[in-house]
Amino acid sequence: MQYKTAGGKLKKCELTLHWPKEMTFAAVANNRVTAEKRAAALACMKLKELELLDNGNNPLTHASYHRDQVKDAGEKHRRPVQLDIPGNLERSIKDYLTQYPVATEMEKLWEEEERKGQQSITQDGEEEDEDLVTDAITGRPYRSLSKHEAQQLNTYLQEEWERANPRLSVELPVDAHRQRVVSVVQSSRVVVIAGETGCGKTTRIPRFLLEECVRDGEGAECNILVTQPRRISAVSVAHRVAHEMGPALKHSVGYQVRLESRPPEHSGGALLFLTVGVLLKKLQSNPTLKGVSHVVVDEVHERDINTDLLLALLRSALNENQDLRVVLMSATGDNKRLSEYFGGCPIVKVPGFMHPVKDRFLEEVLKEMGRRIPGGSEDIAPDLVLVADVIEHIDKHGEPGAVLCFLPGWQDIKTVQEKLAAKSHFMSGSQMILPLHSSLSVADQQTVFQHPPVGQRKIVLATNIAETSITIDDIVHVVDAGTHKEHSYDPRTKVSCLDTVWISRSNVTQRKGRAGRCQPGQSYHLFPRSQLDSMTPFPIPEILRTPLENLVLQAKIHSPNSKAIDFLSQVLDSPEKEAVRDAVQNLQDIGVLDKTESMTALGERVACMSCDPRLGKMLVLGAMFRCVLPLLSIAACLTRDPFYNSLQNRALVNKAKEELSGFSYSDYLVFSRVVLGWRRLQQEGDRDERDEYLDKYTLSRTGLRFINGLISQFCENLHEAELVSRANDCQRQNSLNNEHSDQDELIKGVLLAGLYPNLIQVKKGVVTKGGRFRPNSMSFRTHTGPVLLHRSTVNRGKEDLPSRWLTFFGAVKSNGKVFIRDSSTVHPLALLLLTDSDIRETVSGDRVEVSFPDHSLMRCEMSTNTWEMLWELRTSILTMLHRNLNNPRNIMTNSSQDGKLISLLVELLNNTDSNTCALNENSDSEVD
Ligand SMILES: Nc1ncnc2c1ncn2[C@@H]1O[C@H](COP(=O)(O)OP(=O)(O)OP(=O)(O)O)[C@@H](O)[C@H]1O
Repeated sequence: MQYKTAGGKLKKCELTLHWPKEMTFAAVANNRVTAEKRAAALACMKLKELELLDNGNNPLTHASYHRDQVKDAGEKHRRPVQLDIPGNLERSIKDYLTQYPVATEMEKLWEEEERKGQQSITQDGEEEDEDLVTDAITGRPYRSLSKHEAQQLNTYLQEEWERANPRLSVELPVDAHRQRVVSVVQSSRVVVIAGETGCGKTTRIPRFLLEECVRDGEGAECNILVTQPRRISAVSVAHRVAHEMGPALKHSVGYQVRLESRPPEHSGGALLFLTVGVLLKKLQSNPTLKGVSHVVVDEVHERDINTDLLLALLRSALNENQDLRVVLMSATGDNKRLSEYFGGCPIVKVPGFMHPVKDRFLEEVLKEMGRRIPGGSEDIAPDLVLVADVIEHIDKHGEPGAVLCFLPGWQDIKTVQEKLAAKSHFMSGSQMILPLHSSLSVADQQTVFQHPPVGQRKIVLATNIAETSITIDDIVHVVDAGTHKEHSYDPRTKVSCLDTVWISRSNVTQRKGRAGRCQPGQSYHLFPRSQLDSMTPFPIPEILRTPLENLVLQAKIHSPNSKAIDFLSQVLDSPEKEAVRDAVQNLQDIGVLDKTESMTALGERVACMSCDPRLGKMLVLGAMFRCVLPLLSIAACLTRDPFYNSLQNRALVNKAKEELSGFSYSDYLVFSRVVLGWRRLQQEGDRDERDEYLDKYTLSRTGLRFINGLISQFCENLHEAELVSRANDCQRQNSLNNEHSDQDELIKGVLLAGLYPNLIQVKKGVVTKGGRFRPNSMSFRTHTGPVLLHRSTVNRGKEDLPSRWLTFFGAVKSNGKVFIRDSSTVHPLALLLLTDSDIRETVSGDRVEVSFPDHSLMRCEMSTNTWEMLWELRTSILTMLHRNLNNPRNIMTNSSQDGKLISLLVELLNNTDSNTCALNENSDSEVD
């Protein structure tokens, strides 16, 4: 008996086993424990793998069968896979390696790394220098004022404000509390302002603070940042405040949102409205907010993840920067908790003002329209026909004034727009219909604030982006479908979804509050009054709905020098420590964080992807290996099932999968084919053909629509990550990013590279509970132990697989057993060439056995020459990835070197046998 051990050295340990033919296999191994310690321990390990011994090395009672029987049946699967590269491919590899020698490639990479290292050392060194800190107001390098300069600026500002003497356009409730608010902010470094809707906190309080400083002769040091949850509010509120301050002072107010910036002319006496995301970016280059006097966080009660991260960063900035003050403005919400989070800071309450707004719930709306009230429906999707009818009803019978309609998403907005356009009432052109959605440009978003020509009614169809902070001054009617899109995370499938869900009661109040700000209004809630009682009082904080791995990534982006566990223990709703530790480990396992928990080059790209980091890594690699479209489809289908899955449909779905899978042995290729077929029919097919397709494969139309949306979102993410030149390129079949999109083995290999260490070893020969040995049944094992295939995967129940390894994404636990939900066979060459696992080599003469050392899941055998060549090829591939991850723009430039390497890989995967086993009696095996 021979065993090969770690370290690449061969250790032989001869055991002469003289067991009687009838003696059980397990019992013999047990005897050996006393006879030959080390070798027997190894033998026991292997026998445990075969499920013949329990954890205490006792033979399992059911393991009574002939040694020969086991030997014959399991022989093939206990031998390493023999890899034999066809001669012509060996020559191609050698040619490639001669043209691009690995040593030179490594050297180039090394030099580049060194240069980068030098640059960052110089930058770090210079960072000590104040000049490299960015001025948070202007974006230019920060420079503190000398005493003399500050005095001059103070006097100048004082005189400027004196001359301009800005007025307040209308009286608002907060005006009466001005002095109270200002003095609390002066005496306390953090203040919570609980201001009711419409009290004027957004448009007035930042200005009061600025005005007070200027008039007190302290304007030069007064730089106020006011965060807004969305671009539309940052821009529109900045306009409003600038307008109220008048032409002479409007230059001191500005805004900055993603891709658009109009900052104040200079810092000192300045007010900048910006999105939370932009402030988080600024904190990266100016972590203590040098030069900022106040940060006003508006709508803090929305509890989006960025705001929660911002609060944690502000807490530490307050410790470092003694000149900084923080004002937290919240309409509703748990203000006491917020105050406790900042050491029990004062809470100032400001009453609001609203013109009366009349509520109507679904029952009343239908009655008013002369319709019957339908029976209860569980469907959360808004009735878009009803929405269009209600808008028509308002236009025909309602009093003058604009309509603001809240819908969950872009698709719903488009549908309602089409339905309105199809109505004869709307053909006269006496309505101005404006969509409002986060993906519109700032300029297009701002059109909703314009007044329509006399005689026209403005109808704004919006998502929840119009819900807070903004005032569209002519809104009289609000139509509320009662739902919005929300990211939720399913820890079971590790998948995060953008779902349509009911809003909370506080959202209902905010929506209604968009009418009645400048005149009395009407609110049409298109859900029954009883629904209001089942709504949650406040939205669930986003941080609690975000997958932990993504949260850790966010923490790393915003606070790269802190350990994730420390940083996340500082947030308002911190996740459990153990779970954070696991998330960090998972991110380290997939190479997104390194051993010191720093973000790797891969991590920086993956952080741009709005999906599970494993799927994100898969997409990044898909772009790099030029097969991005199938991987986009797969990532989207792993987020949302395209099949019309239900208990009754299960058999139909399985049949459809089987047919779509062909001989691919891959659920992922099924997904890719589903999406490809659907897209083709959308472009070329008619309605009947599309219906037939959905029916034939039991597919869900809404699911596929959703999947298309996800694909577009991921394309945008890849563009943000600078991996593709245009987001649309990902979806064009003939773009460079899709050069190899028809190569199934490559796609499976890239999947593995993304999902590794999600690896399953397949073995033939299973011992049943009753002690029977089933030579043709298969058993499956991951590095954490045995698993079973779920009935949802196409590989379940197969008698033979073309490879001994599968990769997987989703797993579920049921009755203590782990079930794999989706799987795909992978080529052993993909394991060797595309994963970055450590590798153990065991040489014996001119043959070498290659395996993964951390777990005994992978063993391949080949000639030493072949392995040397493959090792160099693997290094070339890893070097290419490293090079391109550091300079992603390389990927867009069609490098012929990369092109050759990827084509070579495709050839290898397509033309090398994936499951050959030498059944030569003399060859080494574990049971001899
Ligand atoms: N662009 C505008 N045009 C006309 N009136 C406006 C405008 N912006 C604000 N107002 C008036 O000022 C009032 C207060 O607006 P502001 O945005 O400051 O309130 P808020 O207290 O922050 O309320 P909310 O929390 O609901 O956003 C509005 O109700 C409206 O009457």
